[in-house]
Amino acid sequence: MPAPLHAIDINDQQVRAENAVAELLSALGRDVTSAHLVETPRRVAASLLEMLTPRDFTMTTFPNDEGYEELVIVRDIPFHSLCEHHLLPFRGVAHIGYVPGDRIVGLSKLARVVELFSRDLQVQERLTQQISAYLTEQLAPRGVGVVLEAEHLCMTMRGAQAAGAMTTTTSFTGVLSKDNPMRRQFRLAGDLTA
Ligand SMILES: Nc1nc2c(ncn2[C@@H]2O[C@H](COP(=O)(O)OP(=O)(O)OP(=O)(O)O)[C@@H](O)[C@H]2O)c(=O)[nH]1
Ligand SMILES: [Zn+2]
Repeated sequence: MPAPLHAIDINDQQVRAENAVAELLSALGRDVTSAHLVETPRRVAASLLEMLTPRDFTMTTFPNDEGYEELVIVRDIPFHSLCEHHLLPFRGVAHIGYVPGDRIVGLSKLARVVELFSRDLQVQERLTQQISAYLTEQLAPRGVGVVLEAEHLCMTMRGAQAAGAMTTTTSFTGVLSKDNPMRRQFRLAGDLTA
């Protein structure tokens, strides 16, 4: 029986990435046949593929039978991603809030949506907007708030070497997009300055 197409793709990507990592190490003057490095191309390729492949999930929602009209906030969702400029990690926490419409979402799905878009080559601004747009599309909520706080290793470990610098990005839509009481509630509950 032939292997599924997806399996062939992953295998092909792994092999090509391994070869490229071996070439990279060689270009950096390293001996890829040494006992310590001989398995490194395989490990690096597998790590990158793992970090760039989101896990599948079902976006479970429930009817908002009780007519809940207030904010739902999940804060301090840890995430990590890879910056598309340097292929170095940026990592931090996401705070997600929404005001339900006709459906409420399984809370864990908010963390899974963060992962869905963070396992990619990203910039923090796009990641923030993608999370916000996806929740808006999936839940048709009255409003969405997304705040991401992250350290970019490309900025703290190298280059500017701005140790401790944190970047905050936000997306507010619907009833959270204006400076109304719910927006203030989101900021207070999340202990946010954004
Ligand atoms: N807006 C935005 N910029 C990012 C993000 N991640 C990394 N960067 C920036 O992308 C920029 C790339 O700029 P370049 O000048 O081409 O890169 P570089 O020569 O390595 O610059 P330095 O990092 O300043 O040494 C840098 O300023 C990074 O800090 C992000 O998520 N959003
Ligand atoms: Zn970077």
